[in-house]
Amino acid sequence: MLKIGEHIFQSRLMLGTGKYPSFASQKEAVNISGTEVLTFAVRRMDIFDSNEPNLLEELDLQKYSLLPNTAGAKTAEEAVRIARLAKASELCDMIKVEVIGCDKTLLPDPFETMKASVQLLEEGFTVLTYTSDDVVLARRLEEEGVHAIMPGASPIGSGQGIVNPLNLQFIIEQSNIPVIVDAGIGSPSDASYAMELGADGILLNTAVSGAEDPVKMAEAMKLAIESGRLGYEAGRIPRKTYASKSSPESGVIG
Ligand SMILES: CC(=O)[C@@H](O)[C@H](O)COP(=O)(O)O
Repeated sequence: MLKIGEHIFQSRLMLGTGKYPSFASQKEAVNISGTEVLTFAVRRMDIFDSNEPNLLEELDLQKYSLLPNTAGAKTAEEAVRIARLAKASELCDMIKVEVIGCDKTLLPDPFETMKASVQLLEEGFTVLTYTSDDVVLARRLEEEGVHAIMPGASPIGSGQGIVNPLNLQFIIEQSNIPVIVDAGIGSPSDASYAMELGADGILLNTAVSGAEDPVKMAEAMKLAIESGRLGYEAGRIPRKTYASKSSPESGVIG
């Protein structure tokens, strides 16, 4: 079970809705992934105009919690404006704060991200903040009261997987709020690894929408996240430098 603010989810996978080859594959991938949370860029949709193209039009939105995100914002002010727009449409009280500080890497601007998160908390949003894997920033965001931290595994859309597992581990260890690894996941093993490290969930988009078979990949991600979580809960064996025999040397019959 994953609890973010007042929201409770059984699935630990959050899925992006953009860049699918077709509405049909988007619908099927979303369905088979078992996700309960769909994120979308408010700026890419005219949520008030039913005549405009709607990325979510093929989905049964009653079945999902919507997580609007502030993608496209480069300042706190822009992010806050986008979030208010999402709230006015009464889609959900959750907001993924995403304030990009660099066009080439799409890495978040830590100062503007913090500013936007604080403002939106004051306005009563359930705030999930996309951040870099900076350990101190993650702690400061938690201290401010955000409801979940979303550290990137690697740059958005890069599919590079977890480039700094140690930072991720530090963030997970110190956090008392959910840690959702967001961005850069390329394969099921990346997702599983993040979950084995103790992440509470994964948000991903490109790895599924850009796969040769998005539907198969969505299912693979679902299974990988479940498997990684189980492995984490089971507790892995410690790493040793040298070998130790697998068979017991005493108390053996025969
Ligand atoms: C959809 C969304 O919110 C993305 O900005 C998110 O960060 C996912 O990144 P990937 O496409 O790398 O999975």
